[in-house]
Amino acid sequence: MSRLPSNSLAYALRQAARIDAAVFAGQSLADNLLARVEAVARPAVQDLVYGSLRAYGRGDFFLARLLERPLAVDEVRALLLVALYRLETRPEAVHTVVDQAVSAAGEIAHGKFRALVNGVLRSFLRQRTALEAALQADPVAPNQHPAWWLQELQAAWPEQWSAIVAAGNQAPPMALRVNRRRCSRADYQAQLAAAGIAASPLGDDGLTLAQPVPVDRLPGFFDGLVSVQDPGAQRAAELLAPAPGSRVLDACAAPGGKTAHLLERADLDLLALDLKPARCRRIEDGLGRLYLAAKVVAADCTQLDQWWDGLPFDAVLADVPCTASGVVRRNPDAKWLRRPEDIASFALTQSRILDALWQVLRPGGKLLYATCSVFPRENQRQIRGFLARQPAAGIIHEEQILPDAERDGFFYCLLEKRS
Ligand SMILES: C[S@@+](CC[C@H](N)C(=O)[O-])C[C@H]1O[C@@H](n2cnc3c(N)ncnc32)[C@H](O)[C@@H]1O
Repeated sequence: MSRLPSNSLAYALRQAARIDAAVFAGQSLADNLLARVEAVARPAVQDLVYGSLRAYGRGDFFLARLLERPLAVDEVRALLLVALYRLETRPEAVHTVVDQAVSAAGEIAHGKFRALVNGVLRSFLRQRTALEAALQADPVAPNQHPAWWLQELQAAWPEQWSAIVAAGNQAPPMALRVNRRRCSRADYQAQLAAAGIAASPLGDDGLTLAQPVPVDRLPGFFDGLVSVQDPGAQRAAELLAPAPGSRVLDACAAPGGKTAHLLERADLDLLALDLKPARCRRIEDGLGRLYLAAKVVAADCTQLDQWWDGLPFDAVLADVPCTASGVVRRNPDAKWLRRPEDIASFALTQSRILDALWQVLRPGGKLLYATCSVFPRENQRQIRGFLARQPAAGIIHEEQILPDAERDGFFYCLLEKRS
């Protein structure tokens, strides 16, 4: 329990430090670490957490020069990272930020680090110009990604890597998918305009907002008119496009964004699988909000005997687990938690999933392989390996979306099973 007022900057800094420290101890932001934050402070804490994790490479560089020795308490280090992020991005009222950070430090380790927090942040303000110049001269720190990650990007995308990194360091755009069963996109855009929310169309069903807004400000959100989904993710349903009445498998479905989009576009006999029961409940909740229906089963899609009735599918979506290297701006913890060997480990899992799902596809059927990664070992090279193992597989369409101002990074390969 914090004794700081929940509407104070000190409270937001304190909570953000707690969450960043949990991430550095190995927890994922997907574990709902914001749940314990008072509702009034959640937007501010979210901004501090996501911003400081996106900018961790900068903060780490500054602390290496500002601290005489490593800090014994992780939450104090996290508090300094969060406060540095705030000082760099909102340079007004810097002394208030320092004072509030010192108040936050009063709640950590019996307040023993208040003087240190005060001293480090004031040193930063005094040396800021020199520190920022040194950072710009560093080969890694200004990119705000781990060195091994940058090497992967540079090898794969020698022309585009710095644009990929720049996109990953931005706050993401907020995009919507209009539920075409309940509302046309033009009508929904008009409803947004009436609510003072500017948006522009993208893809078949998408609208990108000029500014992010909380979902409870979106007209008809709780009545299923619209969902939050990146336009890059919306490509899955556009590409697989199963015909009405098809028997469709969404094999790695949770939380269900692509399942719902497939069902919004056509009446389907759809089976949605996911490994984790708790995540399956999120699929069901989403479908309920959107007035859609599918059979949802918690199962490992590679264990066919657990869930397959032996009837082949007309279309399969394999939205496989991956490094998420195309969506680092939405999951800024991932780039610091991942290790280089994770790429090979994901690639192995992905190849097992592909091989298993190929067996449940009917001859002439289509399988869409999807990742939100930009690493070729999970994408183009994965598919080359698969084609070598499965001579009956042919590519109908392949696309790599690199993250930019409009879309997150995704890879899609639409495969056909030749009869
Ligand atoms: C990229 S996410 C899917 C996102 C989802 N398609 C959407 O659009 O909302 C990958 C999902 O695969 C699930 N998963 C991982 N291994 C699996 C397996 N062997 N069988 C079924 N699901 C699996 C994970 O639990 C995770 O929810």
